[in-house]
This record gives sequence, structure tokens and C-alpha cells, in this order.
Amino acid sequence: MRKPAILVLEDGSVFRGESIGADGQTVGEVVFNTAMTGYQEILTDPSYSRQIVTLTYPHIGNTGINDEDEESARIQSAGLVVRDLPTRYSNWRAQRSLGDYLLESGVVGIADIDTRRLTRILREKGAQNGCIMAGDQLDEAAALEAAKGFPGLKGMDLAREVTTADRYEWAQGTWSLEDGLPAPAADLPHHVVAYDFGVKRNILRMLADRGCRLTVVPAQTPASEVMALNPDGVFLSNGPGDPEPCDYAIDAIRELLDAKVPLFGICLGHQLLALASGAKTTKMKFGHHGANHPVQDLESGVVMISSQNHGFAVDDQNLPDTLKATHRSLFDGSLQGIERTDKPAFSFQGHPEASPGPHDVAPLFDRFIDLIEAGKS
Ligand SMILES: NC(=O)CC[C@H](N)C(=O)O
Repeated sequence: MRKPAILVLEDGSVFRGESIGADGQTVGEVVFNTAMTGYQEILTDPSYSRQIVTLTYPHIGNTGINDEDEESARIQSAGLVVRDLPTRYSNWRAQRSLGDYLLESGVVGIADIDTRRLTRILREKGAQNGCIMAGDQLDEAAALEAAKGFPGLKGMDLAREVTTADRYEWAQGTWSLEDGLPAPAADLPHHVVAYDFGVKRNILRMLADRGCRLTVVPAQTPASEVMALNPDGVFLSNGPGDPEPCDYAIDAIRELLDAKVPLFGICLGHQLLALASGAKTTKMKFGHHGANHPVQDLESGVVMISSQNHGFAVDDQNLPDTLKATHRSLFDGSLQGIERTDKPAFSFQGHPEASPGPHDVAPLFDRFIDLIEAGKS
């Protein structure tokens, strides 16, 4: 028998279900993700820090958990909400159950609630702050207080919380595949410094696969330190929270733009490149979280199906002259990609690393390599 759990939203909505993780309580912004697969990648994506993730696909946990699919070292999401957690899991790579994983990680989760009703509330009213309480002692009034006490993500700088404490090298390149072995780091042709604002491992893997030796640096590393590493290109990672208060990153990106280093940003990195270029960002009503979002490349007209996870967006009204819109969401018309007209820099709002999600946008990594090669010649 599972213990009881409740989810209470700041608007007073109460959902009663059963606990599928640790006892205790958690607060955060409640968002919904419509991806049908990839719950482990979603839970370990640092961009979900301080967010309680509701998965709209009704059966979550069928394929268990394995050590390979982690996008970072731990569960980053503040809590998990699902319709049904199966009692058995089955997959050749599975090492344990989702429930055990939540429990071992001390993460609170709730199942057996009407996730359709919850998602409708979030769509109609916008993302809401909420509280999950799990265990034998449940107190609705206290959960409502806790939900209301969460200050919300607007104005919250979380990149500095989830970033790496120390600089490290990442070189698991499969770039030299002739003998089927990864190339030794020293043989990789490009040196890229990656800002870790909450980076996902598959981004690093995809850069290494394309011949990049990576130095991953903490979010608050000044541009001068990055330039001293003599990079061929600089990557700006995804990450949690509001981009606007990350003034240290915005300043560093401005300096790197001045130095004409090839730059590529994903999600939070995209928003930071926009801010450094003089654009503005806004909080969206309920954001984009899913793995089937159509995005159009404005130059070629090609439509790509993309993976998305963001609650803020670059405001496309009054873009500065140096920024060109390159991609747009076909769900709501919001801006999905930009490039600088005067510097070798571009960025994408969705997730080309597709982890989880479709691979349509992966060629953007090749575009970064092209920019790096052009910079060298
Ligand atoms: N995945 C991300 O990098 C998210 C960026 C930012 N935290 C947002 O919600 O918009």
C-alpha cells in the first residue's frame, strides 16, 4: 500500500493521490510536459530546478531507470506528478524502478490524480506555484500556505545554483570512428568552452561527437578567463530560472561578442545571447514543455519537430537591428531562434540535443562547427 499524498495549487485547487517517492513536502512552479517518453531525462534536466513536473502521458515508469540516461548527476526537478506509476517495470537497460529512484533521491512525487484536470488549470490560468505533501501526515491548509509562499521563478537566478563548482574537461568524443574508438581529447580539432548554466550531458556528447574538446566552466566565469583558454568557440548552455537576473553572464557574453568568438546558445543560453544583444525576455503563460513542437526555419521554410522546455521567451517586438529572427514556433508564433547580423553568434530556444525528443534540430550543432571552422580560416 502506498502512502497518501496531496498536491495543492496556489489557486486553492486540491488533488488527492498516492505517494510515489519520499515522504515530506516540496514547493515549486507546477508545469506540464507532454512528452510520451524520456521521464528520466526530464527529471535530471537542470532546467527543471524548482519546478514540479506533471507528465501528461498517463503511464510513467514503464521502462524503469538506468545509469546511462541521466542528463546530470541527480534529479533536478522539485517533484513529480503522474497519472499512473505501474507496479512493474520492464526494459533491458532498466536497473531500478522510478519509485525507488525518487525514494533514494529524497524526491517527493504523487500519482493517481487527474493530470488532465491539472493540465487544464495550468493552461487556462498559467503555470501555478504548488506544493506536494506526501506521507502519513497531510495538512491541506499548510500545503496551500507553502504553495503561496513560493516566490515564483520570475526574477530568480538559478543558473548560479545548479552550475558546476569547478571547471572540468569533457572529451568523450566518438569523432574518430575509424577504429570504433573515441578519439583522444588531444586529437579533437576544436576547443570549445561551454558555460554551464545547468548543462545537459547530451549537449556535451553531441559537441564532442563533432570534434570538440570541451572545457566546461562555472556560470560566473568572467569573459577574460574564457578568452585566456583561447577557445575556437564558446557554447552557452540551457539552464533553470529567469535569464534576466544573470547579469554576470550577460556581461560576459557582451565581451565575447566584442571579441568575435563564435557563439552558440541553447534555451537559457539563447535568452542570454538575446539579452546581451539588447533584446528583452518575458515570462510565458505556461511555457513550452514537450517533444513534438513544430518550429519553422524562417529562411528555408522547413518545419522541424522539436523538444522544448522553457517558461521564458525572447520578446520579438523591437528586436535590436543586430538580431535577426531565424526560427518561430508554429504553436504560438513565439520566437525560437536568433542570429547576430554583425557577429558569429546564433542561438535556439528549443532543444537540438533532443534528450528526450526528436532529432530534427541536431544540424544546428553542425552549423556551430561551420562557424568555428570559418573563424579559424
Ligand atoms: N531549458 C532551459 O534552458 C530553460 C530556460 C529558462 N529557464 C526558461 O524557463 O525559459
